[in-house]
Amino acid sequence: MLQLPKSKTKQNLVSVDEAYELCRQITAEYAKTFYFGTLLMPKEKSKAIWAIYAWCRLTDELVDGEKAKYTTKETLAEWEQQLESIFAGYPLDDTDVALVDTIQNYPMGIEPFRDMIAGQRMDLVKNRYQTFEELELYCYRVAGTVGLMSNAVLGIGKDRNGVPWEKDKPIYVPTQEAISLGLAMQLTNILRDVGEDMQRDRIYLPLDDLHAFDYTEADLLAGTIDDRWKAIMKFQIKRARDYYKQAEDGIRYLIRDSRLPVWASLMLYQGILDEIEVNNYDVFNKRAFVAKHKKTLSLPIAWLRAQVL
Ligand SMILES: CC(C)=CCC/C(C)=C/CC/C(C)=C/CC/C(C)=C/COP(=O)(O)OP(=O)(O)O
Repeated sequence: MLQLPKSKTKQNLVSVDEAYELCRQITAEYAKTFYFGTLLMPKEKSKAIWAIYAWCRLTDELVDGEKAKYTTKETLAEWEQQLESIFAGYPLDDTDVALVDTIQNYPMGIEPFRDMIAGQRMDLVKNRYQTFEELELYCYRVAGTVGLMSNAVLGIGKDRNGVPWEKDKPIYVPTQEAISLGLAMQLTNILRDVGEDMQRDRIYLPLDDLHAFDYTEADLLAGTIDDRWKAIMKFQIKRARDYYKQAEDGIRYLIRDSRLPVWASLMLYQGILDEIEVNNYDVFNKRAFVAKHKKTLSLPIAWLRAQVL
C-alpha cells in the first residue's frame, strides 16, 4: 500500500494545462539554456520536458535553495514518498499534475527519479569528493539521470536516413550518451561555480586532482590562479569535453525533431567551457557565460549538425 506523506492530501489541485504552465515558468526562470532548447521542440515534448525539469528543480531546491537549512533526511524521504505517489498516478502538488500527465504520455521508469533524490542526499551530508569516481557518481545522480528522463520524451528512432538497409536493424538506445551529456553539463556547472561553491564550503573538484597538481584547499580558498590552477582547469575542461564528445555520438539515434534542441543545448552549455578559457581560468571572480550573439551564432551550426551528423 502506498503511504502518502501525512501533511499532504489530494485536494484543490490545478488543471493539467495550468500545471504545465507552472512547470514552464519554473524551467524558464531557473534553467535558461534548457528552456531555450525546449522552445525548439514540438509543443507536446517541450511541455513534458518542463514537467520533468520542474520536478528536478524542486528536488534540487530542497538542498540548494532558500529552504535548504530546514531540509533533513526525513524531508527527502517524504519527497520520495511523494514521487511514488506521482508514479502511482496521484499528484499531491500542483506541479505533480503535469508530471503525472507526462508519465502517462511518455512511459518511463521511476529509477532515475529515485537516483536523483539519492544525489540530493549526498549533497546533504557531503561537501568534499576525494576521487573522480565519487564525483562521477554524484554527477550521474543529479544530472545523468536527467538525460535518462529526457530520452523517454525525446524519443529514440531509426528514421536516420530512411535508407532501406537501416530498416531491419535493431534500434540503438543511446542510454550512455544521454547520461554523458548530463555528466558533461554538470562538470561544466561545477567548473563555472568553483568560487561560488567555495563560499558555501563545498568543493566538488576531486581532492585527488588538486593534490596531483600540488594545489591545496587553502589555495582554493584564497582563489589562487597560477600555473598549478591552470593545469588543473585544463585537465577538468578536457574531461568535460570528452563527455560532450560521447554525447554527440548519440544524438543521431534520437528521432529527427529532437536532434536540434539537443545539439543547441549541448553547444550552448559547452560554450561555457570556452568562456572559462577566455577568462583565463578565473572562476573565482568571474562567472563564465555565453553572450547572446554567440548563442545566436551557434544556432545555425546546431541546425546543420542536426541535419547531417
Ligand atoms: C545525447 C542524447 C542521446 C540525449 C540527450 C539527453 C539530455 C537532454 C541530456 C541532458 C540532461 C540535463 C539537461 C542535465 C542537467 C545538467 C545540469 C548541469 C543542469 C544545470 O542546471 P541549472 O543549474 O539550472 O543551469 P543554469 O544555472 O546553468 O541555467
